[in-house]
Amino acid sequence: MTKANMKRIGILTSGGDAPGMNAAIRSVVLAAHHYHIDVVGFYHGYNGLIEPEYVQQSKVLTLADVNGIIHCGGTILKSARCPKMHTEQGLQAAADTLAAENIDALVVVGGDGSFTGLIALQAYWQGQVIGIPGTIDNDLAGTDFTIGFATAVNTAIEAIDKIRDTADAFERAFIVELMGRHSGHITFNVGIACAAEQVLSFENFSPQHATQTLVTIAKEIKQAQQERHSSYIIVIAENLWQGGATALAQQLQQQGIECTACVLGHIQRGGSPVAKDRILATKMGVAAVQALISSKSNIMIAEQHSAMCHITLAEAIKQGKLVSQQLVDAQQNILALTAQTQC
Ligand SMILES: Nc1ncnc2c1ncn2[C@@H]1O[C@H](COP(=O)(O)OP(=O)(O)O)[C@@H](O)[C@H]1O
Ligand SMILES: O=P(O)(O)OC[C@H]1O[C@](O)(COP(=O)(O)O)[C@@H](O)[C@@H]1O
Repeated sequence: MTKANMKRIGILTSGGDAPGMNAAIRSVVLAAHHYHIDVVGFYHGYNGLIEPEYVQQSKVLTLADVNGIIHCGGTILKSARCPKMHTEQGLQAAADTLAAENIDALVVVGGDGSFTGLIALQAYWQGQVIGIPGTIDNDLAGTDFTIGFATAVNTAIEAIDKIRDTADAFERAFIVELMGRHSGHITFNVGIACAAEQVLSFENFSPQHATQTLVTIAKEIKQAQQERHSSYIIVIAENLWQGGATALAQQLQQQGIECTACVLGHIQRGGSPVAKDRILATKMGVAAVQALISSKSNIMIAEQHSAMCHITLAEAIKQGKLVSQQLVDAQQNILALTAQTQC
């Protein structure tokens, strides 16, 4: 497909919403408008291609539709998980909608699940497909950052800075549970930025060491409270400790430690995107339209060392991107209170 014969792009947002998705939609619409291409917005993730009541809502997005949205969290197209995409009938229905709407190319802003869906869709539909990485988890390979990660980290930092104030006042231990599904990017980066005394994540903890970890942490907290009269903050990744932050807090309380659990949860997904996410999303939206015009398909738009590039969808989802070993080592061996007290 070239600029001359590309007429209509479809766009949807899928999976967990991420701050900056609106900036990406806006950018795709503005870039497409520049090249005289229509953009049809589909609502509620892949449901917008499958469920008749949502298919009906689809519409050509005008410049007015994307005016004044760059600073808004969430997504004007709504997002959703769509179990029907896992079925042949669902994929065929999605393909039929795209054909009926005369869509030449589909842009999906989402995470690894959404891109797995995009790969599957290609067996049923011949149009071009492009992914824009939008997930707070930052777990897509081949791109330095995903849209939404920077904002989620900042949101968590602001919350934990406030927790630190009250923790200091009471010389109390807090366990703060952070999102990331099965990846530790948010937990590690937030832990370092908040000077957490302990970071517990997939990269540095395995459940078989839970008992030993509990003993070490309990000892450290007692020391922090009795000898230094200080607070103690543990950031912990969700889905890591059996029973989560609440169970860990209870286990520490059973050892006589005053300890409070706080699950930050979906607060991390909301809010106005920070500058970094707005700019990343805008660059990626323009790059997606330009890639489509140059006949690219089956790729994710990525950023590496501040430059836009293309990664195959298969590569992007092949192996979740790992947290930098440098960051993990620094936290474990130098910054964590355990490492400090060993000196
Ligand atoms: N294996 C798959 N085949 C087809 N579609 C999929 C597949 N995995 C995920 N999807 C689609 O992508 C949607 C979003 O995936 P999910 O993993 O929930 O979020 P994310 O894209 O943020 O990782 C799913 O609800 C489903 O519609
Ligand atoms: O809002 P839900 O459906 O409970 O999903 C929660 C999950 O979504 C996320 O916020 C974002 O994950 P995805 O971008 O992969 O959808 C995860 O960090 C979290 O585990």
